[in-house]
Amino acid sequence: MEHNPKVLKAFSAMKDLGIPPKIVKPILKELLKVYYNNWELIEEDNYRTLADAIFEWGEKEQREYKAKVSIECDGSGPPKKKHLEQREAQVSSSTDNKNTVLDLEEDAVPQTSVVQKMIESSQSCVKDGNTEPSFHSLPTVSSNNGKDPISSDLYLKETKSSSKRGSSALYSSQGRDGPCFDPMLKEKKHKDCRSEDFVVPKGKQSVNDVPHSALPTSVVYSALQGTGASSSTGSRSTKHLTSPCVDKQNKEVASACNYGETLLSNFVIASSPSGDVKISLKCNTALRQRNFLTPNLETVLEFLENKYQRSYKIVWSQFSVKKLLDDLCESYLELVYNSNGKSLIRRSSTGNCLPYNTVPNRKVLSIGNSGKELITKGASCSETSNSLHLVVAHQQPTSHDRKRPFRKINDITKGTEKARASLLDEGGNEQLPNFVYIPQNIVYQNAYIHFSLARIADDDCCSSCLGDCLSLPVPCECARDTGGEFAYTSQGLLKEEFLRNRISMNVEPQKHFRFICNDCPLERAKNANNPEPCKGHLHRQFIKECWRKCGCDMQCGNRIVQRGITCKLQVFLTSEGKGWGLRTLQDLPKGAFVCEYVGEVLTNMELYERNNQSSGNERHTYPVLLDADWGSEAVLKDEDALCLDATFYGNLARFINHRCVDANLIDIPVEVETPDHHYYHLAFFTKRKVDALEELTWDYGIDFNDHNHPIKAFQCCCGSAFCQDRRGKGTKSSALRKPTTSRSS
Ligand SMILES: C[S@@+](CC[C@H](N)C(=O)[O-])C[C@H]1O[C@@H](n2cnc3c(N)ncnc32)[C@H](O)[C@@H]1O
Repeated sequence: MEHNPKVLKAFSAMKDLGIPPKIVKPILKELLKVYYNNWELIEEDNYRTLADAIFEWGEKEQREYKAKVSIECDGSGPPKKKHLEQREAQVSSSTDNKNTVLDLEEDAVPQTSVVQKMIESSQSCVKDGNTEPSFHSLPTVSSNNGKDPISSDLYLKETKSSSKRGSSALYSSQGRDGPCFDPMLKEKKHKDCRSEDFVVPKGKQSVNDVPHSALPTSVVYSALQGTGASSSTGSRSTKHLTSPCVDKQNKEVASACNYGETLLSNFVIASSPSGDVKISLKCNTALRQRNFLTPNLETVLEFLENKYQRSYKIVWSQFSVKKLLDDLCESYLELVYNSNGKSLIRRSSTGNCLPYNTVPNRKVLSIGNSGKELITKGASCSETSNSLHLVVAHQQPTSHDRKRPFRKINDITKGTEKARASLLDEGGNEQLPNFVYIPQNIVYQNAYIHFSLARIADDDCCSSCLGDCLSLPVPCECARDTGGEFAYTSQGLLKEEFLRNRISMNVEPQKHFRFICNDCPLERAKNANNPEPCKGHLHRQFIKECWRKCGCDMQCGNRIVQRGITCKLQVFLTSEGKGWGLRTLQDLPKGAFVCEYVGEVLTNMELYERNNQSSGNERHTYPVLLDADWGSEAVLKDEDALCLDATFYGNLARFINHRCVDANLIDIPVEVETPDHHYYHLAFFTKRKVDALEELTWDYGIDFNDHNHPIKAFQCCCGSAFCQDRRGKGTKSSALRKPTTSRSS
């Protein structure tokens, strides 16, 4: 076969990637069979198909091996010898194929030897108590001619210690028998790399069996086949990950030789002091290929989703690799913060989770949570290095680190919501909010709320529906209040028109109907003997959701708010002096439900009394009036004029700060349990697409000029170009409008 120039070229291309002919040969044969000897398809894209096939083969080998090892560990599997024989037979059967298109001569090293060595070295890991074989322990054919597997006790120690987490983080020392083969590292020697300033969590590194003195000052932090969270337990606890530099002078510097020639990809995960979590993907196949085209990450994610859906029979339509990566980052951070109760690692106000993609041009491409655009983050290693590895370097915490006792609560909802929501105080100095988390409204005392099936008329529910009402050809009774059409799209978003109408109420309230009470409960509460005239209440359109009397199921598309919070939110300390705020940790599309404003249900009278009794020192949460439908009754009784106060009992919405006019959330009244609109839910939806880490804001509708209001308006620091609060701000222009006043007394 050496005489076939096409074969030689293919070998040479693969060799550039560090893949020896003996690995390439059987796969090439198979490919030629599959493609009916059509070389064009194989040569295309600089032998991309071939490289991919080899890559898949590597994965498959590993999967099969894992399955076999786990059987053996059970004691139910065949003895090791037999296992080896089986593997050998497998390999030779593929190469002995009589239909091979090529006449491939055998190499000096039998084909099985690479696989065999891989198995042997992996088995030595098993002997050592680790059930995870790893490509780390592959033979390093280029460096030692395939004779000695690189897997050493150093590897074994490492893999053993990390086995609990199922990861195979690895380091190796340059001072050992020689560097593992890594085509990329060859070019990195003696190069000075800029620090990436990334850190791994304390107490998570998998080199804890090694005494600190024996630890390299820099350790490649990489993870394969597992969670990848690993860190050093050295006496110094902050580890900064830097790009890999192999320094011949310094025997303690580690290299990223965590794979042999058959391992073609690798990923690294680390977090930075700024709280970024970075997943670096290193695609070996891509290296040094002139024609290498960076695939669009969205395409890769989609491809992976399809693959997983097929391979693992994932039927859940919303399965998303991106979410999985987000979750990986989140979990990683969570473990960082949890390690030993506190961490020296901080997460900045811009803390985020970004999957990174490393490409050979030394640019690190990052993809935002939207998964839609690739942003060049800049070169992060020396000019000659081909890939970015992150290296853990032991470093003393700086005085700056020590001054900042980072604080994080993992779930401020105390497990009451489907989606956990963290609280983050980077400075660790702020007083924690003093309130009781409740996921649903609760009556304080006098408010009259009465839910009963008898109150729900037949045309207020859809008892004959089944499944999802949104899939009906003709909308059911529950769409009646919204003009015979559901307010939600089949993607679970608020319909554009509904949203537009509601937004316009805030921006141009004068264009919308305002109901004037004859005897306004609000004014009555302020001054029962001599109430002022009603200032008017905007009549707002309701969303009506299906409920208990309806025949549809809980997954019905007309049940969004009642399913509760599903997006990842975080309470954080704002930098503008607004106190705590709420932000999203994921991209949210326009019209997405975020959360409900939950609090105590009070009558206006009760709220007024409460405010009068307050010391004035409380940080008020701006109670909201449930006045969206007050116009439907001539005179409203006190116990029917309700509001929500989240100061003492509330949910995440109590942290949403005010922003004048161009806030990203809008509040919408939602009928769920009762058609009686004295009581309803107030739900927040996004007015536009909101990016991960953006603060969520809501226009409270404050009249900053109303000096008689019982709650003194705060000095607004919303930063909006349309800020209404001109007190003490000179002549700053603003798009003035009258407030829509959902804020209560
Ligand atoms: C509903 S709470 C929001 C959460 C609050 N920041 C906290 O720390 O609990 C409303 C209070 O937040 C503060 N706040 C909200 N929006 C603000 C803004 N735009 N400028 C200044 N302070 C604001 C005010 O103290 C207000 O009384």
